[in-house]
Amino acid sequence: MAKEAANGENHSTTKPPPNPSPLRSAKFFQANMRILVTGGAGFIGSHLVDKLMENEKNEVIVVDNYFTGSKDNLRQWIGHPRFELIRHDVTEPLLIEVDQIYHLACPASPIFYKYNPVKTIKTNVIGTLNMLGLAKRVGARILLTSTSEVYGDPLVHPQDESYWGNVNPIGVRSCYDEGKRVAETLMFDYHRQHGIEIRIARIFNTYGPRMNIDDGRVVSNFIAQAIRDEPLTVQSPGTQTRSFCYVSDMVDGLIRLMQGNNTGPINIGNPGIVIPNCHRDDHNDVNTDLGFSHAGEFTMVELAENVKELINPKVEIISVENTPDDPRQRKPDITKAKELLGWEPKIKLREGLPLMEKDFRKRLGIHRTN
Ligand SMILES: NC(=O)c1ccc[n+]([C@@H]2O[C@H](COP(=O)([O-])OP(=O)(O)OC[C@H]3O[C@@H](n4cnc5c(N)ncnc54)[C@H](O)[C@@H]3O)[C@@H](O)[C@H]2O)c1
Ligand SMILES: O=C(O)[C@H]1O[C@H](OP(=O)(O)OP(=O)(O)OC[C@H]2O[C@@H](n3ccc(=O)[nH]c3=O)[C@H](O)[C@@H]2O)[C@H](O)[C@@H](O)[C@@H]1O
Repeated sequence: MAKEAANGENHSTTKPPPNPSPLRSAKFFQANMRILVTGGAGFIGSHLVDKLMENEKNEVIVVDNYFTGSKDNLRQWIGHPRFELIRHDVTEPLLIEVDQIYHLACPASPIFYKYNPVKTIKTNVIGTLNMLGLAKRVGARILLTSTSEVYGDPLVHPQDESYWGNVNPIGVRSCYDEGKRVAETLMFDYHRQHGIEIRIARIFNTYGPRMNIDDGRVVSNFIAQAIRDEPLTVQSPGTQTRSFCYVSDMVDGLIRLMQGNNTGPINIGNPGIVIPNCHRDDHNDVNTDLGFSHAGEFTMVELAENVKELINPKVEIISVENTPDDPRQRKPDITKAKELLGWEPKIKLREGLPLMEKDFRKRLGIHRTN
């Protein structure tokens, strides 16, 4: 019971929610839902903006400091009457009028979040505090993009939302992992204390077009390396696993979560099709011959082999040193997302990789020759 409450299943508020902005029911506004997307110039944020802009009732405001994002990701919307772009750092307060807040601002690739760890934790803690303050002032609903990294190097597999995680509080990844854990705590404290309408998504590894080419995350690294005829760098031991979600599925899940009635936290990720007797309970016993037919959880060696097969059969796969505290296994249990949001991913890795290859080739100016 105590554990349930702490996981947000059984939340009670001490205050009624603040009145939502009158814009939500305004009759004479061309757009009657004003939506803020922090980090909207980044990878997931810009795809989310594309989807939100499809609805003519939405007015979208992006706030970004361009640390890892780019105006280029939003170029089709710049100048649009329902779109506004603000250069702003979320560690500073923001005073605007909005009805919904998708709070994504935070560097997400380990290379970038470890680059300035103090800034990363400030972004997660002070940035989230500022966005909650904004939500409280204007009565907006706020969604936080948390992460599967709150489970750390998980001892439970696959991970469901009731698992409290196994996180190193003082390691080089802690600025991000612990930062997101505090961000989740702040969300629930504002919810309980001030009645703020909150939503928490725990996102699992997401990939797709518009990732930074030199982002440093594994799918973008392998695709860029394969296109450039460079060896695919598998960080040792190569048996560590991840489950990869295509970005359009992710955006669909985030919007459903925002629009639904459940606070979360809810895992959003792609565990693949569950095949009986295909568990990876013991990460030392990984079968690298399972190919694409298994349950959607890939070792990094398998991922490299599949990128090689699909994009550049001549490329070499090499083993390189890993970084500390790399989680050894990761796969979402998405039962809650299925039941509460009616959501499940549609795009398999084999379908998503070529879509990303196409985007990377265009940006790199390297055409396929075979
Ligand atoms: N992509 C994934 O696999 C994944 C997995 C789990 C969680 N997430 C979360 O989703 C969100 C988006 O991730 P992404 O993959 O699109 O990363 P991204 O790096 O492409 O986007 C992050 C955006 O936030 C902006 N930003 C960073 N710090 C900021 C600050 N202080 N003020 C204002 N803007 C700031 C960046 O410039 C960038 O545009 C992040 O919160 C991340 O933690 C992503
Ligand atoms: O989904 C999540 O919750 C988190 O996933 C990622 O963190 P991580 O899984 O470490 O992502 P990558 O940097 O892409 O690494 C995945 C695996 O690939 C390996 N890797 C990475 C890069 C590379 O060139 N080669 C390689 O083998 C890493 O060692 C790791 O085991 C994201 O970077 C986080 O933003 C996100 O919150």
